[in-house]
Amino acid sequence: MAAPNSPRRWRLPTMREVWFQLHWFVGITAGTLLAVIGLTGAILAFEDEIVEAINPGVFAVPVEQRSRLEPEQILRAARQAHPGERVASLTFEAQPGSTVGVRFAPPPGERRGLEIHVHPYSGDMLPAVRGAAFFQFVDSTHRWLLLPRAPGRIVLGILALCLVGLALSGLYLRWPRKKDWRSWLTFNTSLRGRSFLWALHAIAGTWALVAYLVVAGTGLYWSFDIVRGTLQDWAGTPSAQPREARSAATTRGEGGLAPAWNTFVSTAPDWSSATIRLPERGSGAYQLTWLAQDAPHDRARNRMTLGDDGAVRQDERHADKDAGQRALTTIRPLQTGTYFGLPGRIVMMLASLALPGFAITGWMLYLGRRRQKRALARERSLAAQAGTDTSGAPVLVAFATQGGQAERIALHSAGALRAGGRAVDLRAVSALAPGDLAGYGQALFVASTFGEGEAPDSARRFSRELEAWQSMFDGCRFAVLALGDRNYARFCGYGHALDRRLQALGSKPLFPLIEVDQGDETALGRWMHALGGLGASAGELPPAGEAAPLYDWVLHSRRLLNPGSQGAPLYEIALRPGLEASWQAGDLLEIVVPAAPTAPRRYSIASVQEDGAVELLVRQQRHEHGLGLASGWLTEHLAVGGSVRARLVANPGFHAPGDDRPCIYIGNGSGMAGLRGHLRSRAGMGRGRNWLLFGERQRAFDSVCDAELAVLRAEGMLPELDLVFSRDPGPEYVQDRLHARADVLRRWIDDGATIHVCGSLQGMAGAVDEALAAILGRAELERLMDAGRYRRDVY
Ligand SMILES: Cc1cc2nc3c(=O)[nH]c(=O)nc-3n(C[C@H](O)[C@H](O)[C@H](O)COP(=O)(O)O)c2cc1C
Repeated sequence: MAAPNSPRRWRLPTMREVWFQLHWFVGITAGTLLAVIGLTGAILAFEDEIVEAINPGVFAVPVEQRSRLEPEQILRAARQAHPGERVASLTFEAQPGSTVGVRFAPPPGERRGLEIHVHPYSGDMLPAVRGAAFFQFVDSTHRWLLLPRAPGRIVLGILALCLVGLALSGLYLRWPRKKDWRSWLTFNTSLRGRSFLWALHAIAGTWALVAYLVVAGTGLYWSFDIVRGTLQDWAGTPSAQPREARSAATTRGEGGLAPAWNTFVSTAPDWSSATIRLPERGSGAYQLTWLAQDAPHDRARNRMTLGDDGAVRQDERHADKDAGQRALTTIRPLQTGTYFGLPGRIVMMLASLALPGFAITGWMLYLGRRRQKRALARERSLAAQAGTDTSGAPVLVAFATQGGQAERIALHSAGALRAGGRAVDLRAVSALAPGDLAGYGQALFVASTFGEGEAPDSARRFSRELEAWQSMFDGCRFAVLALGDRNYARFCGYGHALDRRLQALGSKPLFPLIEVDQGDETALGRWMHALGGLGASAGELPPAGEAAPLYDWVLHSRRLLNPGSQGAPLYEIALRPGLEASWQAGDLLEIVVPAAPTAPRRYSIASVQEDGAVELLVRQQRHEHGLGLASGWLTEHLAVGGSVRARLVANPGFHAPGDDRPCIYIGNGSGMAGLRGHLRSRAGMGRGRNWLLFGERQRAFDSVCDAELAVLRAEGMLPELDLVFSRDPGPEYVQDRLHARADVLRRWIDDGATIHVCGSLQGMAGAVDEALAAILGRAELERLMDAGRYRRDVY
């Protein structure tokens, strides 16, 4: 008897695995705080515009004919309105109509004094700025996470380092081996589930990378004295002089303000905004900080010191500073994006806003992985317990996985082989060396594809070694189950590469490679069937992919579609999702019937996302004891407005081809649901080459979607329509009509058509399959199925 699980060989983690662990660990810890910083940063990006918009008349007033008040008149007005407080500074804008900002000295123990605005023509005090406290709060959160300043700065510095780490490790992890820059940088909107989240996370991250390096790099300057000191030394900036102690309120005269201001205006006629700091008790100098109209950025400040006689004591211009000092002044504008004007600010805002997005997608990916790992651990231990008598030389079952799906399928494949009495060695390819293969007569590989058609990270080393391997494996026969997603340019790329390499090394396939598109159950069924030929007993495969969460839907409406029919009543049931829901034509809704010890029921979705509701066509079942549990509840007992627990189930095997190739839709009865979803979706995209072949009982009572089909025909979206009825005179079934229209069918297939069949397995689907095989040839039908051009959703 072989051990259920061969011991895994211990190995050193690869660089990628180490970086991956670091990336997610820093991501779910520091990333959560970075999300807060990003969100607050995005709010602050347009603070000025927002504050001005919610405070009309505070920052600008209508321009008047008379001249604006002189600075000392403004000062007098401010002092009259706030007697006993010392005015610290006045801020003027050159633009007519701008109000004057007056800042008072801070009360003892506080950092900032009150700021008010004064009407430039009348000297009236303007209303207090609304929203100021909110932005103050957002600003303190953004800059020091509401911590005291000194530790806050350090924490922010560490977070900036984490951001650099996340950005660079993310880049390393997705660095492509095959450089297809276009697909590397563009988002493929047809992806779903984990691949969708992954692409969103990775591609947005790549785009935002430069912005994050700039923000984090500049952030380090503010956070760490050592960085700032080093840069300032390099730039030759004199270290800041300690400010004079601020004194308490005083109301000394301001005889010097007018001469100082006049000198300033005549010395710097090109000023655009200027803040004048009033001298404190004892010192008689006015400090002016001002921006020129053609300033390269908002920190290109000039300084002027004026005596109260109006004499210029010092005139320091930005343009006269040396290059290093000028460079230091760009740090802040680079960080906020203002250096590049409005486009720069928008980019920075989007990059900030993306940070919470990364945290959310990162957490979702992490939780998904954890769920998958737990499920795997359960399945591993179940497999280990299932001791079965096995004999003979073991088969190797090897898996190459990124997210765990390949391992689950490998586990089940191994289980089925063991149940059939075969000895199995189950191995991750990461714990396998090419030389090991020589020891097996049969090797099965379950291989998923990652990145852009590449090997999963854990399989890279093995695939490199296999490329370099020289000896032949002619004694070992193999098979590959290739997992992938057709929405990627290189579908099942790694599975195919492995298949080619093994053949090149002389190994013969046991059976041809089987491709699995997003866990397509039909393909997985073919794999299990093929394993039967190797002695496996029929095994159940794990449910493909991750299940979407169950949540509450509301029964929005219910409509009987076939009054008077001889058949059971058929209802159209519309359910509105409680949360945002997304599905594609061909997908299913799985409904949990309350208080019923039955498995959930799956229904084909008859509507498209744009309809805002999932519509189902539900046939009311009646048994001798009454109504069917699920159908009776949905069609009768559940009140409109009532709630339904359900989840969307992706059904990739029944999706549309994704381009405007022609489509043939064949079905009967409630199978109209899956077909109608497709027809609506195709019409919505303007893809008009559709043919519907549909069977029911009587034209008079069972023409369930007549009106909608008539509209589609009138719009040119349904050039071929065959409705057949089995209980009308001259009864006819869909398979009969297929035979009658065999020529048209062949023509459509020659044009590249895909066939979709939806409806009852008994009777219809089997008969349609036979009709198709008779018309096209069984081999051709198999070929169509392999190429994804014969898709079925039958029950
Ligand atoms: C980031 C990412 C990249 C992928 N790239 C490809 C690809 O290039 N080609 C492909 O056929 N499938 C691709 N897939 C789909 C996976 O191969 C597929 O979902 C598979 O079932 C995952 O199996 P695993 O959980 O064992 O890794 C990709 C999936 C993800 C998440």
